[in-house]
Amino acid sequence: MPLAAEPDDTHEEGEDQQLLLAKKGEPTLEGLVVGSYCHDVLIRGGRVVGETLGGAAAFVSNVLDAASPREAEQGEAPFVVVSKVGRDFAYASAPAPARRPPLLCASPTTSFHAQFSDAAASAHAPDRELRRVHACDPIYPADLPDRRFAYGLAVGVAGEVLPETLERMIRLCRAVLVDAQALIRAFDGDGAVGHVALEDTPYARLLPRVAFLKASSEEAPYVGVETARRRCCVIVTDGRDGCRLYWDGGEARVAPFPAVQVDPTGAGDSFLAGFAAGLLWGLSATDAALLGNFFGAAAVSQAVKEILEEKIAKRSSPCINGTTFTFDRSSVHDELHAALQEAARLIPEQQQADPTNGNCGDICSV
Ligand SMILES: Nc1ncnc2c1ncn2[C@@H]1O[C@H](COP(=O)(O)OP(=O)(O)OP(=O)(O)O)[C@@H](O)[C@H]1O
Ligand SMILES: O[C@H]1[C@H](O)[C@@H](O)[C@H](O)[C@@H](O)[C@H]1O
Repeated sequence: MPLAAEPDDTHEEGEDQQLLLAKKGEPTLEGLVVGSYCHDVLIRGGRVVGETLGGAAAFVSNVLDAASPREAEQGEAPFVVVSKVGRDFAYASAPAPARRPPLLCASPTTSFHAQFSDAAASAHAPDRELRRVHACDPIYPADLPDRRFAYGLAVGVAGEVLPETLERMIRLCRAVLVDAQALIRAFDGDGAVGHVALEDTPYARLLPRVAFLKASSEEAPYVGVETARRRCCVIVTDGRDGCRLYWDGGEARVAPFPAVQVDPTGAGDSFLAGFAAGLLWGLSATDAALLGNFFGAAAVSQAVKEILEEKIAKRSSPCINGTTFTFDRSSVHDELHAALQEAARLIPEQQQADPTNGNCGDICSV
């Protein structure tokens, strides 16, 4: 596996034997996640259908907290998030930013409008058009804590992870995993998100010191898989088709888990975090990709959320801390129960109906 640090960099000799695996009795490995939280506005048919917390760092935090090893007594997985938002940030109390608060800036929070097409998305076509409407400050090398980390995740969404910041991550972390979207996104005058060839960016020279580079199938042509795989392991995610790993001398396909897609946002982020968590548990890269596929599928499903939105009218005031709870069946009980039962039934049914999922979550070397 390629190493993040060069031999004369910050790490001791022999430290690279098991990059992401804590030995018994040693403290849990600490991670560094770099990329900003943002505001996502979801638009369908010209109408705003949702506003949510976004930013790969938010999805990654949630998955790492759920899936990475932690010390017995500790409630949270050990990693820090370096993220920047403006004073307009609307989700400071959402779980991920509340646990790992962002740095506050004078510029507004990065914000995206995601325009979804009504046509059913094909496996390879982009299922949404993204426009960046605000950009927060970049993350500078000096914003990173001045200590060593076992692993780093560079997960920018709007060009905020500068080349010099990635270089600093590489110096601080034993292994760095990078989302290509942090490196190759370009924005036209209107904020529309496009891509540039990775080879033409200042990030290209850093690839030999990156462990894993993850790209979506849409980003893969800009990454140049054949060149990049000679420098680091490249993982190309392909939505409902799972993912492929390419390294110098081999490749493998890891089949997906079945999912009923509700919203594709965050699938790639959740995949990368699941993959990193797999490596932390000591899994092989292909088995870690299996865990990545699992979290990617879970991210797109959101079946339960959709049911709640559809079946239950939102209360005007939430009743959680100290306010009234009732223990009666609500008026929507029967409908809600039936909908949840149906969702639970859908998973194995879809697995049978879709022969391409027959080997769901399995690995084939190619
Ligand atoms: N419809 C789906 N069914 C099953 N698994 C899926 C589906 N969509 C995504 N996944 C899982 O999530 C992973 C990442 O998805 P995808 O390739 O769409 O990422 P992405 O385009 O980077 O997503 P985004 O930019 O929306 O976060 C896939 O490799 C797959 O494992
Ligand atoms: O919240 C989302 C998400 O983090 C995606 O990974 C990214 O592609 C989008 O730009 C962002 O708005």
